[in-house]
Amino acid sequence: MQRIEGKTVAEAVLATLKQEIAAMGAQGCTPGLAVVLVGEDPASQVYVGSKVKACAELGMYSQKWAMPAETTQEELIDLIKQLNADDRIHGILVQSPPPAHIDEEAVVRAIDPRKDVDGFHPENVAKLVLEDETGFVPCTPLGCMELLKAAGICTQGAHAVVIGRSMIVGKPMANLLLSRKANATVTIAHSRTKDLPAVCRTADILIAAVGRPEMVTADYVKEGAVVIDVGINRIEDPTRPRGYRIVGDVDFESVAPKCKAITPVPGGVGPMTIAMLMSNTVKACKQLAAQ
Ligand SMILES: NC(=O)C1=CN([C@@H]2O[C@H](COP(=O)(O)OP(=O)(O)OC[C@H]3O[C@@H](n4cnc5c(N)ncnc54)[C@H](OP(=O)(O)O)[C@@H]3O)[C@@H](O)[C@H]2O)C=CC1
Ligand SMILES: Nc1nc(=O)c2c([nH]1)NC[C@@H]1CN(c3ccc(C(=O)N[C@@H](CCC(=O)O)C(=O)O)cc3)C=[N+]21
Repeated sequence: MQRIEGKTVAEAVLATLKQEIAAMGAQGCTPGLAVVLVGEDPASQVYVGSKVKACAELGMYSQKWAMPAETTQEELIDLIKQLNADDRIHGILVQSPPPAHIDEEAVVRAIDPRKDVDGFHPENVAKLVLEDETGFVPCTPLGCMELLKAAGICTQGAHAVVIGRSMIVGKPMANLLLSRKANATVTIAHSRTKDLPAVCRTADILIAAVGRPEMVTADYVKEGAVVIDVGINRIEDPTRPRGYRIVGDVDFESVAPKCKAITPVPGGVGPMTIAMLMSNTVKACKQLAAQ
């Protein structure tokens, strides 16, 4: 069994980006990212903090906008318009999900698609499906593809099963695996899928993006399969100083012995998401500078 160390792969990606950013800075072009958080969700605050920290470590410019939970949709869209017009900002990320009174789709559509480093704008969704590489691909599935590559996993002709069909992970993941670069045969499973364990057992590559702690157990996994665990779930753990610990959607202990390769949580897909966000912001900066 090969443990795919996302943290190590992410560090290598960041080291390469850091050099590139220094060279861009010397030419008078420093990539800038704006991260917007509405409300006080503690997990979101942690993620937003790590995104801003990553920018600082790479020598990128960043802005952090922490808005109160009562922020109206109009106020949020006004901020986005301001960021769209700000030449120091090349990437705009609005932490998902926003509070219930805000229409996330309307907010995403307000972002200039050239600055949509999350890849959530319909124009970028279309470019992903069209395999137009000028678009932005959502960071988490992009990170999963990089992990497969770094681990030497061949996707060509493999059967990939993706559990989950969200716009942030499942659907873009399936599109990337299906692309003419990866050429996997793709099955997308979700909460209405009949006999999920049986479907998953047919997978050479199994991607779990469900949001249910340790749901994927050994009986979901074929001997020799590759398992990518996207899940980030907080579960209570009184033995930890913080009172909780993070687990994935995969029961690592029972599944790992059957796998050819598997990602851990934490230290797997999560750090790659941050690295891909930095990479997308550098790409946005270059593309905007060329215009
Ligand atoms: N590592 C990272 O960087 C990131 C991690 N995540 C994590 O990934 C996980 C998924 O996130 P996200 O896609 O946003 O979540 P969503 O809740 O948006 O989507 C979950 C998907 O799983 C499906 N599902 C739910 N329950 C079951 C079940 N019992 N059997 C089969 N399918 C099921 C849902 O089906 P249906 O469509 O039918 O409702 C849905 O398609 C979460 O743990 C999240 O925290 C998310 C983003 C980034
Ligand atoms: N617009 C938007 N874009 C996102 O990319 C986005 C979002 N909204 N909403 C929430 C999810 C979640 N997400 C994570 C990023 C990094 C880790 C991460 O770095 N995890 C570490 C540490 C986990 C911990 O200790 O908390 C790890 O897995 O090792 C996790 C989760 C990005 N998301």
